[in-house]
Amino acid sequence: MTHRDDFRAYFAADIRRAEAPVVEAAPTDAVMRRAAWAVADVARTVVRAQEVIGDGGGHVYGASAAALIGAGDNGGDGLYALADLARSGMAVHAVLLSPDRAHPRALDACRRAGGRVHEPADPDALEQLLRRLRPAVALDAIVGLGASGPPREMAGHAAGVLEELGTPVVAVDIPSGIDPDTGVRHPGAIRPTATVTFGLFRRAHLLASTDCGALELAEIGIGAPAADDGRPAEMLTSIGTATAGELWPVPDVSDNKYSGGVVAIRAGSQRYPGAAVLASHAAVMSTSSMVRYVGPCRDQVLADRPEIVASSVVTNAGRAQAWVSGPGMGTGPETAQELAWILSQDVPVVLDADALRVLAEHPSILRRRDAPLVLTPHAGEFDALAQTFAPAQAGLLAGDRAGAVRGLVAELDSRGVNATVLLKGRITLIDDGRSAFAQDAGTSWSATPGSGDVLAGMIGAILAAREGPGALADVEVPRAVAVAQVVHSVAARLAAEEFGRPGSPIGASDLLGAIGEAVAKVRAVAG
Ligand SMILES: NC(=O)C1=CN([C@@H]2O[C@H](COP(=O)(O)OP(=O)(O)OC[C@H]3O[C@@H](n4cnc5c(N)ncnc54)[C@H](O)[C@@H]3O)[C@@H](O)[C@H]2O)[C@H](O)CC1
Repeated sequence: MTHRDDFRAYFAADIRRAEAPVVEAAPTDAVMRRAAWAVADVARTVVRAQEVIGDGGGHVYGASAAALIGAGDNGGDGLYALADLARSGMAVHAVLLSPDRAHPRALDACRRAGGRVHEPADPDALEQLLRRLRPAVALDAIVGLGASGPPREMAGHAAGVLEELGTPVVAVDIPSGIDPDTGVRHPGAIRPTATVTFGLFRRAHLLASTDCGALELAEIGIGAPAADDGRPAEMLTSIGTATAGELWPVPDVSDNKYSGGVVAIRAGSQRYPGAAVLASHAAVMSTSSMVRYVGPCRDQVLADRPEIVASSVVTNAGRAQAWVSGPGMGTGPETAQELAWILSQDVPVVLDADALRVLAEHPSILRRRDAPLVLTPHAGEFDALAQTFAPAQAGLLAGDRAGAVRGLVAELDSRGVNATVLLKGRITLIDDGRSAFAQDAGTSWSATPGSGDVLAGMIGAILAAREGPGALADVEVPRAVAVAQVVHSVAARLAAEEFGRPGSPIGASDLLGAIGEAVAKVRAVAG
């Protein structure tokens, strides 16, 4: 999801610590009722949005709602939400999956509001009930913050039935079957039309944003978690377009072609000259400063952008405030020597694509370094790096991606390397062991060959700018990298949805061509 403002998400334990005093200080169930009202409000909106044959919009009055009710307070939210919907004139049905553990006061409120209560004995009875009810909207109030593992017993069966019926589902807090802290999607997880959460985003809302449908954060009086025994609550951030616009470097009266930070890009080979063009061109489009290209693709790079300064070997490329290496450069024996030299420079270095393979095969070229090292692997490259540097993290990307990235960073840190890892995907993870970001591209248009070459060039230009006096100067490396990723995603969306033939696939060159518009757009959002 592309959002204007920054989102911050927390671990379930920290959220519970933040909620507890508020819940205790409030009248019984008052906070839960606030949450429930927000759920009911979104459910009403979902019903109204439904086309009803003959008269245009869905009608709340007389429509039916069913809620799958679990064993804890998440179920309590759902039952109080049903009571609210009943007061709107809906026919409401509470389907208790753990009858003996349903929230008693909320169940009583649902009954007193006219709700019908069902206790299906087994999955077949549940399926028959849902088919008979065919509700206009269903609430997933099975499990939220207390979830562990896949939906149990009948809960897992319900997801399939509701999908088959085409029933829009509003998930309470977190879709059942999605792990609150890792965002791992378990088999049988509910696929909601919308998710309503309360007070603070859970990590799952960022790590599994594509599994939550339309995400709504309801204010219920919960503030950010306080430090626990002096340890600040760990935050997972998703920066918005406004932050990207505020931090994007643009020249001012004191600038010249060097002052904004020069980036040098070692990319391309006889076999892959295009990667050199894409990465170098992307850097040119990202800031006003000089871009140096190093490699065998001088002719192609200068034919594309003659303003680039080209050299053939890294050792005489000239001064740079940041280096990028890897796109299309190949993995021949000479590349390890080039990388060793680049890594010896006391400036930020971005390694992408082939450079990551070379690093995984020649770990000895990576020595202690204080200057930032940004690694930008896709899943396969991540596993190759993990095999070499952090075997315990290899193969974990099918599960806790954020945990695997943090594990690799920790291993590199233990070797004295100031590393930031950007793990590519629809949801890009960026982590340096101190700050972590999860950035949903909002669309999948950028999943096209060369898109990573463009991103590497953009990140390199941003890190070079960060070495100068501008807005990025004291910004933590993962946040600066996230800024580049946001603009890369906006450029992909613009190219695919607003230029040319809206809604049609793009190539990396189209994304490249939209960087300028994307920078202008995020700067306009920032105001
Ligand atoms: N109390 C308040 O004022 C507020 C509550 N909020 C809501 O409360 C839940 C958290 O409630 P809690 O009882 O701690 O946990 P859950 O209801 O999520 O889980 C309870 C229960 O579910 C069972 N369970 C665990 N894993 C699974 C699974 N995979 N499948 C099925 N069932 C599972 C297990 O027995 C658990 O004990 C929170 O999400 C909010 O919805 C609000 O925060 C507002 C304030």
